[in-house]
Amino acid sequence: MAKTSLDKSKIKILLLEGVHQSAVDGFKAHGYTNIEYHPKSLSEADLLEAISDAHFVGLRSRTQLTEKVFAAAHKLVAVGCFCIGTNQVDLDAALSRGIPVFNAPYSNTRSVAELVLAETIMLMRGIPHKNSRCHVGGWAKSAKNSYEVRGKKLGIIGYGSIGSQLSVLAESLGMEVMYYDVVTKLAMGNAHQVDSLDELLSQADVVSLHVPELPTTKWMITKDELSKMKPGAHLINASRGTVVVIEDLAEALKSGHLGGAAIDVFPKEPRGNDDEFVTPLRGLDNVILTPHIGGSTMEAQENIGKEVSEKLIRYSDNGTTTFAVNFPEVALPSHPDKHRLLHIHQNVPGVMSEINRVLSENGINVSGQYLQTNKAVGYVVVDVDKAYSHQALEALKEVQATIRSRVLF
Ligand SMILES: NC(=O)c1ccc[n+]([C@@H]2O[C@H](COP(=O)([O-])OP(=O)(O)OC[C@H]3O[C@@H](n4cnc5c(N)ncnc54)[C@H](O)[C@@H]3O)[C@@H](O)[C@H]2O)c1
Ligand SMILES: O=C(O)CC[C@@H](O)C(=O)O
Repeated sequence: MAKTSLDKSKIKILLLEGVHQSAVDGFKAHGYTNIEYHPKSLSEADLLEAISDAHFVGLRSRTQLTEKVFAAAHKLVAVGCFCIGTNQVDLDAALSRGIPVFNAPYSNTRSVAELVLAETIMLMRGIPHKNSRCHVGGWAKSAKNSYEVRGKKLGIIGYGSIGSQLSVLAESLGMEVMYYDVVTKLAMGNAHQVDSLDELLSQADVVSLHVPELPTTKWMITKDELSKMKPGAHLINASRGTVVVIEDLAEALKSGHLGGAAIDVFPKEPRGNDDEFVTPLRGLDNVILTPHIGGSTMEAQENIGKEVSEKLIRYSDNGTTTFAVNFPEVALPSHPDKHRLLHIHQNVPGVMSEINRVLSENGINVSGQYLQTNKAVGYVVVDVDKAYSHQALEALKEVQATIRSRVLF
């Protein structure tokens, strides 16, 4: 079992929002026993306290890791987002403190695509309304506004991992797929990219959003965009709640301009299952409301638990940062019989020559050196013979522009 500079029982792992047990099992299997587990997200005050002595934190989409939270996280070494989205984390605040952030970019892709496909069929058949009538003793047996999806147009906004997988599934049902993306993307099957959002909105029978939360996607669907959709068309949002102005959507549904909607993500979501969910869409019987569960399947959550815990453990045990979303990526071999010095510094000229000067002046024999930088930060890893002085480590910490350093024994 790999050794770290700190006794593993002293390394605190803070896991929030009920991340899957597979993550807990993964940490324990690697000797990390100090795990604080919370089934839901914490209030800011509780988060500030819990994170103040945590070395690793694992969260899902609800917990906001802001500059203020990072400032309180004095011991934090790395962050694991047990999901795809990383918009809930201030990635620059993490980077400036030398904290890599990891996620699971693909593990729940299929789950979201399947849900959206099912919702597409449900909406096109008017099932939300028919279902709600049956529940109150009604009987809405009618073919009015009920259509097969075969031959209908699906418009996908954001043709990344989820959008492109949805495209393949929808085509297998005979749908015509068009997509809009800010990047030119290779079409799957017979799908075709359109040049503008308006083109997609004006043609699609069902519009589905699959963009990340970015400054450029925030509130991208307002009453203007909704008014450009075909009368009777449907909107699906399983991306982020801030992409759609929910009040405008409620209006478009109430006015009858839109036929229906399926919404999984909301500008404000409850912290946990016991808290009240408030939205202007409540009570509209042409809307499918789901509690941000696009990626919540047993398969996806178990895989995410394994994937993200493995990334955090690898970074803790070995220093590898591959697939970090904000950090220079370094893939490292194992380091038997060597000590490994990890040095994170601001990316300014002269740091590497300073580090090498300190190593050389202290007679440290280097057996391997690995370096990557990004716009703000440099990450250098040096494998050395075990015999070296404590002063050498102190001298390394004194190198100008050092953010942090640690040793793996
Ligand atoms: N509901 C859920 O449970 C759930 C689960 C997983 C992911 N998500 C959300 O779905 C998002 C998409 O996931 P993904 O894995 O497909 O991401 P991705 O990064 O693979 O794809 C996103 C695509 O959006 C495109 N894009 C960015 N800005 C755009 C814009 N302004 N207009 C059009 N296209 C734009 C990108 O070029 C990219 O092709 C995630 O960021 C996450 O927020 C939600
Ligand atoms: O599990 C979650 O809370 C978020 C899931 C999803 O939105 C993601 O970004 O992967």
